[in-house]
Amino acid sequence: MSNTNSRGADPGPPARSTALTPPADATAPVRHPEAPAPGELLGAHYGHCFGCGGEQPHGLHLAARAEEGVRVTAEFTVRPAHQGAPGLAHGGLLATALDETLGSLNWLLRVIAVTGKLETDFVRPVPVDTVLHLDAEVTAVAGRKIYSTATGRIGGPDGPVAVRAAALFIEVKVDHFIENGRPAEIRAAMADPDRARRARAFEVNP
Ligand SMILES: CCCCCCCC/C=C\CCCCCCCC(=O)SCCNC(=O)CCNC(=O)[C@H](O)C(C)(C)COP(=O)(O)OP(=O)(O)OC[C@H]1O[C@@H](n2cnc3c(N)ncnc32)[C@H](O)[C@@H]1OP(=O)(O)O
Repeated sequence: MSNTNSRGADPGPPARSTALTPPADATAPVRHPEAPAPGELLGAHYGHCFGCGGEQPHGLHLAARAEEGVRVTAEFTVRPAHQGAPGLAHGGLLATALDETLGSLNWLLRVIAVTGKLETDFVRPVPVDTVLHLDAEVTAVAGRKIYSTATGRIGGPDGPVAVRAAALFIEVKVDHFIENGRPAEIRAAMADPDRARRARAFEVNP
């Protein structure tokens, strides 16, 4: 099959939204001096998080690991509950795994940030029981904007790319969650001394 579109023209490289291209004044990301050491698991940012929470029975239970620089890796096993088409992972679920892995990068910067934009390329179908090897890194920072990319490979950490993503995370204050979250969950989170201390540590010790 030739690499041409319906008009016969070469479609060129895959498109990426211009919002995901760092501006000219963007700088290289700086790993926080107290970031977890390479090889260390980052731990869940919230027990009930669908992506990483240990107390979330429906969740993906992703455990991201710090690498050198501002980079993390994680493995995600596709379960029967994650199907879209028969025997294949749902694309939105794979996007969630990418989002969570990309989000965990902010622990290495010691910045609280939320996803502003997430672009996903689905390159190969991912069958149930496959281990998706995720690898994400921050590529640039511009003010509150954090630019990052990720890949998910199958068949091993050096296997073929099945999914890839580019993202823009936006730095926020902890107030973002306090002002926008549901009071019951906020109160429960605040009552957990570990979680509240951890969240506050980001603000007083940036
Ligand atoms: C004690 C209590 C315990 C709390 C514990 C907390 C600790 C938790 C730790 C860590 C949690 C991390 C959780 C990760 C979970 C996985 C990741 C997710 O799924 S996150 C959920 C999905 N995302 C959202 O819900 C965002 C919803 N959107 C918003 O809230 C706003 O739109 C927000 C904050 C993203 C931006 O709003 P603005 O008013 O603050 O800022 P503006 O001025 O609009 O944007 C700033 C810059 O960013 C650009 N920007 C913003 N959104 C953009 C977009 N979608 N595309 C392109 N550019 C965008 C703008 O153009 C602007 O750029 P220019 O400075 O002018 O150059």
